[in-house]
Amino acid sequence: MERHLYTVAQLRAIEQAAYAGLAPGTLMQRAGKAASDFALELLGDRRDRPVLVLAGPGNNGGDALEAAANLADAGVDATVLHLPGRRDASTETAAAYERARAGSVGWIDMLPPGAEWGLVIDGLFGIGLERPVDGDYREVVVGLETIRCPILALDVPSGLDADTGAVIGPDGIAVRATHTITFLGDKPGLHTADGRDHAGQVRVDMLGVGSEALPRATAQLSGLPLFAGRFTARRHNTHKGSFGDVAIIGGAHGMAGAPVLSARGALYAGAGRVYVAALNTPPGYDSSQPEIMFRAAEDFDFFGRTLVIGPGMGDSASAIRLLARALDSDSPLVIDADALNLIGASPDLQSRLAQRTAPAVLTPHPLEGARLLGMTAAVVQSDRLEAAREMALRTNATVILKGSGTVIARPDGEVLINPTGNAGLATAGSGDVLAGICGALLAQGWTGWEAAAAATWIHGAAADTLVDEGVGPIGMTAGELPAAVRKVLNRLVKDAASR
Ligand SMILES: NC(=O)C1=CN([C@@H]2O[C@H](COP(=O)(O)OP(=O)(O)OC[C@H]3O[C@@H](n4cnc5c(N)ncnc54)[C@H](O)[C@@H]3O)[C@@H](O)[C@H]2O)[C@@H](O)CC1
Ligand SMILES: [K+]
Repeated sequence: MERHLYTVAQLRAIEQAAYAGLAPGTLMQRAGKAASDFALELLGDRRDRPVLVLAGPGNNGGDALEAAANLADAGVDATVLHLPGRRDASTETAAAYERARAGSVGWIDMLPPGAEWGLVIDGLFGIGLERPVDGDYREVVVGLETIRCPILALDVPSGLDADTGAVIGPDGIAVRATHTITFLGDKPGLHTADGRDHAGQVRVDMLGVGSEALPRATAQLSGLPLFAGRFTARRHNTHKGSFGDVAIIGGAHGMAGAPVLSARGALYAGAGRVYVAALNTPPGYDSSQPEIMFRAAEDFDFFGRTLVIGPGMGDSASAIRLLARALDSDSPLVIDADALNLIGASPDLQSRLAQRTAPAVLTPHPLEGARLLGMTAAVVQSDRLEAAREMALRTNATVILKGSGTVIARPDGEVLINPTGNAGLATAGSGDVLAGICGALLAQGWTGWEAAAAATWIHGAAADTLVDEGVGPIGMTAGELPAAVRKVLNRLVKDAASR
C-alpha cells in the first residue's frame, strides 16, 4: 500500500478545482452515494436494522443527509439526528436537507437513551472543524461511546484534526469510528497520533476526481512499493562479510539487556556479523544468542561497521566520548535512546551530527523528540509530522518519530506515516529491536530513508503477525519480535522472487 496524504489546505484546493467543472451539488451527491454504498456494505444482510445518521451544520452534514436519503430510498430505516448550527447552510447542504426531508427519513434532535442501531453514520464535522466539539455536539459524541455497533465516519471522525491526528481541544472529544470513508484524498490525521484509534479502517473515495488534478503530496502512507525493490533473494556465493557488520554501542551498568535486544534485531534482520560494544565490562557471551560477539566499547574499532548507538548507554563521560567518536566517523549510524538525550543536551554533539555525510537515522519516541527540539512531548504529539520534519531539518538526518502511526521524516520535508504495528509494541525494549533492524538494513547497503521506512514497516508487521497468532497485543515482549521479523523478511523476499 502506498498512498498520498493531503493537508486540509491542499484538499480545499482540490475541492475548488473539481467544483469548478461540475454542476452544483455533484461532489456532495457523490460523497453521499459513496457513503451510503459503504453503509449498505457494512450492514450486509442486516439491512433491516435501523441506521442513525448524525448531520452537523456544514457540508459534512450535507454528505450525511445525502447518504440518509439514499439509504431510505434503498428501503433502510434511516433516522437523522440533525444539529444544524447557527450559520446558514451552503446551497448544496440545503438541497441535501430538502431531499432527505422529501423522502422517508425519520428525524430526531437528541440521542434517545438505550436505542439500538445497526450502524451509526457520523456526519457532524469534517475538515471544516474550527474548535473543540462542545455543547449539544459533545453530548452526542459522548452518547455514542455507549452504543455498540459499527460507526462509519464521513471524511474525518468528528473532533479529529485531519492534518495532525490530534483530538482538537485541551479537553477535546472525537468520535471513535470503526470505519472512515474519506473524500478527495487521504489525510495524515487518520493515520497517526489519535487518528488510528478514531478512524478505524480507512477507505478513500476520490469522488471521480482524476489524479491529474491532485497537487504533489509531501506526505504518504509508507508501504512495500517504497522499498520492495530491495528484497532480492540472496546469492549462493556469499559469506557473512557480504551482509555487513553491525555494532550496538550501549549497555552501561545495569542496562545490559537493551543492546542485546538491538543485537538480536540486527541478527534476525540479516546482518552478517553483530557485535555489542558494551560500556560496562562486557559479558563473555549471550547463552541464548551466542552468535552475538561482545567487546569493550572504548577499544572497539568503528571502521567499516554500521553503528547503533544509545540502547542502555547512560550519560557517563565515556558515553559522551563514544557518541562524539561515532558522530565523527564515516560509519552509517542509528541513534537511539540515551544517545538522543545526550545530543538534545549538547550543542557540540548537535553540530557534529548536522555535519555528517554518512547516513544517520534517529529513532526518538515523543519524549526524546521533545528533548531534541527543546519542547514538551505534548507539543510534539500535537503535530507529529511537523515535529519529525523539524527534527530532520535540524539534525540533517532521517528521523523515525515512534508512536501510533510512526512518522518518518527527512531533511527535505518528505514524510511517511507507517501503517503497520499495534499496541503490543508499547513495551520495554521494542524500540531497541527497531534500532537493530534499521542497523542491519543500513549494513546491507540500504539508504537511510529506505532503511528507516522498511525497518519501521517490518517491525510493525512482525508485531501484527504475533497478534494474529495470539501473542499479544497484551503481554507481547520485545524478545519475541526478532523471530517474527525474520519471518516477515523472508516472506517479503519470497514474494519478491515470485513476482
Ligand atoms: N464543498 C464540497 O465541494 C465538498 C465537501 N465535502 C464535505 O464537506 C466537508 C467540509 O465542509 P465544511 O467546510 O462545511 O466543514 P464541516 O462540515 O466540517 O463543518 C463546518 C461547519 O461547522 C461549523 N463548526 C466548525 N467547528 C465547529 C464546532 N466545534 N462546533 C460547532 N460548529 C462548528 C462551522 O462554522 C461550519 O458551519 C468535508 O469534510 C466533506 O465531508 C465533500 O462532500 C466533498 C465535496
Ligand atoms: K465526520
